[in-house]
Amino acid sequence: MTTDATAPTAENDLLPPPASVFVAGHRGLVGSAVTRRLTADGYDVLTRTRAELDLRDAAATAAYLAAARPDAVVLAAAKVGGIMANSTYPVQFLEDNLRIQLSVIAGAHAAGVRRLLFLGSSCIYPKLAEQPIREESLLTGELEPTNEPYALAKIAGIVQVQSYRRQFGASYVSAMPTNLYGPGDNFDLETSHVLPALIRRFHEAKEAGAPEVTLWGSGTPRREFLHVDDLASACEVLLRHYDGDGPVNVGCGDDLTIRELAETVAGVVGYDGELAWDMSKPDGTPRKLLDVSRMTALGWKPQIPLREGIAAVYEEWRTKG
Ligand SMILES: NC(=O)C1=CN([C@@H]2O[C@H](COP(=O)(O)OP(=O)(O)OC[C@H]3O[C@@H](n4cnc5c(N)ncnc54)[C@H](OP(=O)(O)O)[C@@H]3O)[C@@H](O)[C@H]2O)C=CC1
Ligand SMILES: C[C@H]1O[C@H](OP(=O)(O)OP(=O)(O)OC[C@H]2O[C@@H](n3cnc4c(=O)[nH]c(N)nc43)[C@H](O)[C@@H]2O)[C@@H](O)[C@@H](O)C1=O
Repeated sequence: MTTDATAPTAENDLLPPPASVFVAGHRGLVGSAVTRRLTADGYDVLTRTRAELDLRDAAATAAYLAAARPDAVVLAAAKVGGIMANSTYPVQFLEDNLRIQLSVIAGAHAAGVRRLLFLGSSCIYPKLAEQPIREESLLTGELEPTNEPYALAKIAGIVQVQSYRRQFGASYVSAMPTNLYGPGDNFDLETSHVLPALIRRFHEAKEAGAPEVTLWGSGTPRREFLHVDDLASACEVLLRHYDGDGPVNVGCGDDLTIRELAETVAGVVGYDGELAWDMSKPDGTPRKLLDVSRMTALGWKPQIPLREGIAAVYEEWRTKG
């Protein structure tokens, strides 16, 4: 069995297809990409909509998992949003995520689910962590205030996974993705992450012939962006070949400033007006570039260059809405 980040082989495959996998949050950005990937590779993917199963309901979640008895669970259901959503709804970001994690991880263990992959986020690391951020920097410093409730819920999820490993020998693991983007993202300007917001702002400004687009903060924070299809392939690698105690960072290994991102998105969209910066809006953490050596040691590497990925997402959103 693979106990740490070593290159995968057919012999150490912990979850070969056609195993059954419950993807919690299958309609979301990450869950839909994981569903596409696992289905394409021959897995039996099980899903439930939120209307069918509210994952905050521990009894209903336990009952579903006991009846379905999947071989594995990917926990991609969560209350998720950009910097403003995190700042505006701290109660939901803390409580929904704690409740979903408690329901799904405990319910999976009670149902005898063999493998589980919990998805956290790079915001779990200290605001001023040494860059690139290694998994070992968890809990070594203060968190970024704009998303502290969300980060604390995610840290609790990591510790919950580790506790099931230590107390019951469960083969459960955690992944910490960097900022993600891809098809089906949230383009609502109040709650979205920066990348879909920029696509929408520049597109609408171009359509309206607006001379200037105003963005949030100073433009100086640095962020790393990974296409969600690359994350989905990392999730499959982790399910099949990783059984270590620590979380695994998943990122592309490169970052850029928000201003540079804005220039890239404006180029893709074909907007050539001016940029203005609304300094009353928060910058958030100054930088969070992940050290991805644990993930790349498993033989994974990202495939989708940023500009190409943005162009595909823009085309998809423009044509399908
Ligand atoms: N997006 C990003 O940039 C990043 C995301 N991540 C992590 O990836 C995971 C998935 O995020 P992402 O796909 O972006 O988020 P989305 O908001 O796109 O998807 C979340 C999914 O969870 C479902 N969900 C939320 N609450 C409940 C509930 N109470 N019961 C049942 N289902 C529920 C939603 O259902 P419905 O469709 O009904 O709303 C939705 O399908 C999260 O754990 C997040 O922390 C990590 C780093 C970056
Ligand atoms: C994935 C990650 O996502 C969040 O952290 P974040 O990276 O700070 O979030 P963001 O994508 O919203 O912003 C990135 C940067 O971009 C700037 N910015 C400019 N203009 C717009 C704009 O129009 N919209 C948004 N949203 N941001 C803008 C913004 O001011 C900030 O400096 C957390 O929820 C956290 O919990 C988390 O895990």
